[in-house]
Amino acid sequence: MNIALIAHDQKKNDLVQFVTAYKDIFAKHALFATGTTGSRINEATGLDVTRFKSGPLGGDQEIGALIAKNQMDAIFFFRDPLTAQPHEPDVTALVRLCDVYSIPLATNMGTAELLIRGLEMGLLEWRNVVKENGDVNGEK
Ligand SMILES: O=C(CO)COP(=O)(O)O
Repeated sequence: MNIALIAHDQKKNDLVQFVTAYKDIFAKHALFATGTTGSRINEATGLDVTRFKSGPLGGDQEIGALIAKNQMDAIFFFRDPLTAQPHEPDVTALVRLCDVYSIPLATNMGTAELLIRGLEMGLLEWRNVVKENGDVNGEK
């Protein structure tokens, strides 16, 4: 599965801790991340992470584009609900695209626990069906 990892600055430690705790599961998947988040995860875990631009410079939109192309299977996006972000429209757009394409999105640690355990249990296998048959756009 293709998994995106994103965290706002105040949540980066939480996401690094989370990925470290579930490193063995994440290691079985292709990981993508916004710039700084990807560096932090790679440094802490040694996992290979394909990095896009930093969020404020367009990284959220790059990941959103992959969602629109049916190339993302799950998103872990630890948002900071207490700090205004200069690129709030991009954040909203990414969350919106997850809803448009029914892509599982965990925006906090509690949901992330469920999503990673569900992934390990095979509960996201339906994504392979969507990728074989095409999504609402016919994208495979
Ligand atoms: O801003 C972000 C998500 O909206 C994250 O970007 P960075 O991983 O580059 O800090």
